[in-house]
Amino acid sequence: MCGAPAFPDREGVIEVKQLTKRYGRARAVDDLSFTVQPGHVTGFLGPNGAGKSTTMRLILGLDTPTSGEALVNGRRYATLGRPLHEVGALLDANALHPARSAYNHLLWMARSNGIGPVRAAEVLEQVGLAGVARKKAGGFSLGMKQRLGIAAALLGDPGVLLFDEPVNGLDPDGVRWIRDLMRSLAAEGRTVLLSSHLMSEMALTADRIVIVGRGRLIVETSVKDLTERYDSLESAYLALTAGSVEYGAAR
Ligand SMILES: Nc1ncnc2c1ncn2[C@@H]1O[C@H](COP(=O)(O)OP(=O)(O)OP(=O)(O)O)[C@@H](O)[C@H]1O
Repeated sequence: MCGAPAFPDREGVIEVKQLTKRYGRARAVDDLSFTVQPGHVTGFLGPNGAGKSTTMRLILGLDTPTSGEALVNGRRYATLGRPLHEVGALLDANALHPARSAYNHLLWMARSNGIGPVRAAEVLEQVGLAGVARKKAGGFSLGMKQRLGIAAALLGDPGVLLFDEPVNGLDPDGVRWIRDLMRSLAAEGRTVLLSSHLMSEMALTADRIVIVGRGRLIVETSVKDLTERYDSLESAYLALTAGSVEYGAAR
């Protein structure tokens, strides 16, 4: 986390404002508004196809909104001066060059963002991949690729972090590691937006929750609020999304 913030009162804040993304006639994201604050792990929940990944892509400037806007630190991603230092993200663990080693993958990212090689080694150590730093990333298991993606997200020491289903493919040790990492990043004052379908894990990791369905906001609240009103986060989620499941199996 470095540099003088352009909007000090919005530092670390993700603002999604009346965001809509249409693909043809389908609305992947539909007039969606919510705010993610620093110092918390915010769980981003919703059924398959609810628009979570699309929203994250829009926040990261990887896609253009049909209308509305998504801001980080008060600015659109495309206008951030040193993006990797402000926002880190893991969206797709397979988005890497298979023939490149883990270290070279990070080095390539670091170089293009003015980050030194020592930092690449540091984040590999942090995610537990130092021992396989010189191995080709294409041969990594899904869990190892997730760890490499997390290392890439941490590379610029950003204050805002987005993780799309980082727990997928991780063994129980890795799942606990992710939980501790997310919580410690938030405890350092960073903003953590985390999507996952694992409700029991989310209940242990997040303290804020945003639930979406069919591209629209269902609820934006604390985990405490939901677990006081329902038996568990899972019960809350199932009750609140009951009318928004598009791809449920017949029962
Ligand atoms: N590039 C695209 N072109 C067309 N439709 C798309 C595109 N990207 C996403 N969609 C559609 O937008 C909707 C939202 O998809 P998205 O991947 O954002 O949902 P999600 O909540 O992340 O789902 P999951 O939990 O299954 O990962 C889906 O109906 C999807 O098919």
